Amino acid sequence: MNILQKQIRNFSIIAHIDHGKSTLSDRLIQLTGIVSERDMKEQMLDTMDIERERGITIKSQTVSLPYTAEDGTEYLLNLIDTPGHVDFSYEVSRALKSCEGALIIVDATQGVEAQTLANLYLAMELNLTILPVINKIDLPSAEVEWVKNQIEEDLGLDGENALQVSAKTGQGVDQLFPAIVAAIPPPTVDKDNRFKALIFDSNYDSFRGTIVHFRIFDGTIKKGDTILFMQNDSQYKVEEVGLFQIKRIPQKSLYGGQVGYLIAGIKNISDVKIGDTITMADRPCAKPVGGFREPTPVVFSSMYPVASDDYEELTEALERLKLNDASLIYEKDSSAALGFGYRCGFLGLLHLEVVQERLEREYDISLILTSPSVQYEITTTDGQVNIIDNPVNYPDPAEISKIREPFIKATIIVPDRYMGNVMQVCHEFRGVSKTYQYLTSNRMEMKFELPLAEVVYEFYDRLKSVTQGYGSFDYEIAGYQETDLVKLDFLINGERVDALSILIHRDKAEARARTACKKLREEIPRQQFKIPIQGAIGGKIIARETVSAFRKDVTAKCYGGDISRKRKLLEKQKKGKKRMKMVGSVEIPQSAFLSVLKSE
Ligand SMILES: Nc1nc2c(ncn2[C@@H]2O[C@H](COP(=O)(O)OP(=O)(O)OP(=O)(O)O)[C@@H](O)[C@H]2O)c(=O)[nH]1
Repeated sequence: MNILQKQIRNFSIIAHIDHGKSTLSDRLIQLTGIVSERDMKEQMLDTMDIERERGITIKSQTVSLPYTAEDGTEYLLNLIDTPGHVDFSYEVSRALKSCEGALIIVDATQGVEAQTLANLYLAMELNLTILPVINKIDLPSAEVEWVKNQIEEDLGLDGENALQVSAKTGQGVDQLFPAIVAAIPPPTVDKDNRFKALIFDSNYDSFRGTIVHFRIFDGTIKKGDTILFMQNDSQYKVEEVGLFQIKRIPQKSLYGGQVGYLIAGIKNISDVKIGDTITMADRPCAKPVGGFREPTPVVFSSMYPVASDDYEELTEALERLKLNDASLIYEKDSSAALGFGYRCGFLGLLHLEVVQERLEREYDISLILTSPSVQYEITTTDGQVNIIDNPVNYPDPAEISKIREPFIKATIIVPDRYMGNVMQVCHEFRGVSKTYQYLTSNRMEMKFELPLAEVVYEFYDRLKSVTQGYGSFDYEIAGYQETDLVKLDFLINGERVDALSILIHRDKAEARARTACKKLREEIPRQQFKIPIQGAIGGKIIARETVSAFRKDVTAKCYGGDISRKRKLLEKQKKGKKRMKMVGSVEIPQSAFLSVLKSE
């Protein structure tokens, strides 16, 4: 297909989580017929297990959709799918930078939510043409007029002419292609004629190495070219370029305005940075596309294999995972209680959970995680400033002169009847109310400043529950503020278990210590002696529980000489032990470590 630049449209679909982006993308792909019905199902099966189970998009997928208009003109519509969760908003902005337009999806039963607005602002900053689409009109509870109104008032877009679709039944979806072609402008290219492309994503293929996904802003690229990654100055020879049509479709060359992939024998995904600019080594462009930023982890936690002999496997699994997830960072760590492990940095709690689940599921390693922490800025009495995210590195309190913690600016959108509840929850999580305003007669936008550590720790779940799921939330990092931090330790049978220590605000320490001790008591099985469990700040015990003594002899039942039965029982017990950690003289199950991560 010989497609001219004016026959190309590059667009994204943006929406609040669960408003139906992925379903709509699938429907659009299906309409073009680039995959057969059978492959369509297979493709769905191919996507990451966790994405399907949780119904969220983690990695963005790009696809070039061929479309023939009524007048016979052929178009190539490049759809760049974006993740919907706040943890992954950096990927959204990179994807948007590769587009001229965006469909903004609003669920007809939920209306405009916090991330609808946040994503809209991102798209507006980049001057994209925005087409509002009302989805889920098949549902009996759909309130199309109400949503039209919100699109006008909250988003400042044309609500009256918003397209109305059901991504589920397919109703109205066929209007989208003509609307995209008519409203979204074709890509413009710089007229420098020097190759310039923006990397908006990458993935790893075990046969071909890293696959770079990019949008070309100027020039052409073909097999054999030597490209230069501007950020880290590395050069590679191009082996293949092409388009995505679920499968990779190799092309002779790609040119300005197009979205596609390249393969260049790149062995490590971390050489390829999302947001970096690619140019030609012999004729580099003058300036990068711009706006490059390294994704910065905000939550840190240590991971230890439950069975110490799984350490090698964990190392290998992390290396492999990193190939597909460049935002994951990790370094060696060790704990007196748990042995060798890794300290990892994540974009947010959801990212942490996804990594943990993938390690356990895809690599079959059971893990113990330490309580997630943010980075604190600690000034010691000798004037040194240290950034600390691991309780192990917390200095002697006598040497601390000042501690600051990261804050966020949160935007919460709720029906006004929940305003009181939201205020209360924010207060509970040490938040300060900044402003609030009515968006419509009964929906409010509330702004707060909250400590990031609190948001990491269950804030979102609480917000959802007190607003019965109607509250939506978005945030940005907003600098450091002074705080009163303490290190809370746990002692089991008199021995401090370093992997259980947490950094916490003084006002919250006692309550947290009590719940954690209680949970540990429930999770630690009785042993032949009494086990005290204590929570302590410095030398001061602030909570205490006891596991009473009990003698467990699994083979006691097997009187007589049935040796095989005895052996079976012992085997079973051994398996159970694989999930236990010996700390001093006490056996602690994996579940005990995990139970203290949450307060309820
Ligand atoms: N009834 C109905 N359900 C829909 C429609 N579109 C999507 N859904 C359902 O809404 C849920 C969320 O849809 P997704 O497509 O996964 O939403 P998403 O916006 O892609 O979510 P993320 O990828 O997590 O951002 C799924 O259970 C879909 O089956 C629709 O038009 N009608």
